[in-house]
Amino acid sequence: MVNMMILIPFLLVGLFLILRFLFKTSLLLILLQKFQCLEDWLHVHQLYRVPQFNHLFQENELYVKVSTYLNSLPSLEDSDFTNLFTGSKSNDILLHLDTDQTIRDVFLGARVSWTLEKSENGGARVLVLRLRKNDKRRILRPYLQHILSVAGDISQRKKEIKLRMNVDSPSSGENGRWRSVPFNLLASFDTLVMDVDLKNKVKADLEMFLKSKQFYQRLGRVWKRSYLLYGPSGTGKSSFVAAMARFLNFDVYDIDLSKVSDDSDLKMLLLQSTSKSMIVVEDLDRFLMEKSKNVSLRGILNFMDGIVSCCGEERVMVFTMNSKDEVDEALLRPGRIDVHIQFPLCDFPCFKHLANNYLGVKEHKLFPQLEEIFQGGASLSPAEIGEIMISNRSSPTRALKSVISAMQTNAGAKSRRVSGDGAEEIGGGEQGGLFSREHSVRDFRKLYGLLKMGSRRKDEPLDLGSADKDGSN
Ligand SMILES: Nc1ncnc2c1ncn2[C@@H]1O[C@H](COP(=O)(O)OP(=O)(O)OP(=O)(O)O)[C@@H](O)[C@H]1O
Ligand SMILES: [Mg+2]
Repeated sequence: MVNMMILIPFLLVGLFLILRFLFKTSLLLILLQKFQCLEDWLHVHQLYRVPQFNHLFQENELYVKVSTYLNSLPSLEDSDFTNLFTGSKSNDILLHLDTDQTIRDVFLGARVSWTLEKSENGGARVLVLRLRKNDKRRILRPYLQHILSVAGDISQRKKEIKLRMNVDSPSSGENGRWRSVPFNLLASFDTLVMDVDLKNKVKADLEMFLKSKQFYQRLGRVWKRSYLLYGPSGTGKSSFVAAMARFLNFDVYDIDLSKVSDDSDLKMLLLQSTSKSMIVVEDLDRFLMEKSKNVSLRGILNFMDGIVSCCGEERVMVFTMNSKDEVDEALLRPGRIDVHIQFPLCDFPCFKHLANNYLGVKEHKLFPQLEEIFQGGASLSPAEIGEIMISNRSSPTRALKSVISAMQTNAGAKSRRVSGDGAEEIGGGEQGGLFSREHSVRDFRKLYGLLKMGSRRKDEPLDLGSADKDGSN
């Protein structure tokens, strides 16, 4: 008994030292690797080679995609050695598989390995996939599909967003063709001053849309989603389009309807657009009100539906309007527009947010006076307030005084809002910008529909910010 009492502490210390030794060294890892080698040795393997070039010395796209996939694997980061490169952005560090390096991957429980080899005839490389013969039937095809899909997502994230515009140059015969320029997107959801809940709901809606390929396929529906952004001028609709494009990393096809020669030209433009893109038509209400126009309402309706017949792949359509009151109901019907988002004029919380962003002012002695003016119903657009603040940014007090006088001289604003401003719609005569409590509560109730989108009838449009005139929502 006494011997045992002496022995136990020794055993515990011994055990502790052994464990410490094992964890401090790589002995366990080495043993595991040896065991895996032994296990591999007991199986028959099959090799698949993915050469960098085909027999015509054209680059093999599969090679590029597999490389992209392998270079993104966490096992590359954990491997004994690898190459490091800078990326296109100065602070990007990229990992690249080295020649003769092998990395492992696991797919559906099967272990596979990839080795980058130099081909016999010189500089070209070959990626060699090694997998167990037993697993081949089960995993080879889905594994390659998985690689293509992951590589596609990675390239999509890395790509530079393009803005494409239809040009009107009949003399050069280019009418109906897209001209493309890099889209240096400055606006993002972070820079836009609007209700945080609303922003999050839109982001969630877009994310859900991106993940819903199978859902749309199962329903036999085209994978597209249409948004209507409406509200007075300068409330951030175009900035929101840019923020959406940046969030989705989609190219933007900005259609200028005045440069479209006729209905079939409009259809043609759509046919020439690519998948993973946003089709944007700005100021649609204004265009529809024009007396002489080349494109008819029917042409526009067909264009909105045309996506159904022409383009099966993911597309987001965005239409902007100052007001949807005068617009033909057919245009807004469920299925043509899925989500309605209202952009109201600035209310006091929105103003405070802008003052903080533009002037770095969180509190100010003029704020109570400004709050009173906002409560009195006067309002300006975020663009108007932003401009005043930018031109007076050296003196916050002057900037705030300028906002006050602009709002006071804008006493007619109320009537202006009644005719076209959604804020009036929301507040039932009271100020009701994106930040107002009443608006928030109503918005939240409407947005709640988004959370339950799965259970919504597919054809029901979603109104993310519009007024609820009869209050029945
Ligand atoms: N909600 C906002 N948050 C931050 N800045 C805004 C907001 N709304 C507008 N702005 C500023 O005002 C400028 C004009 O906005 P934008 O062009 O997006 O408005 P719009 O609603 O498209 O106007 P219009 O109907 O005249 O085309 C933007 O460059 C942006 O800096
Ligand atoms: Mg605009």
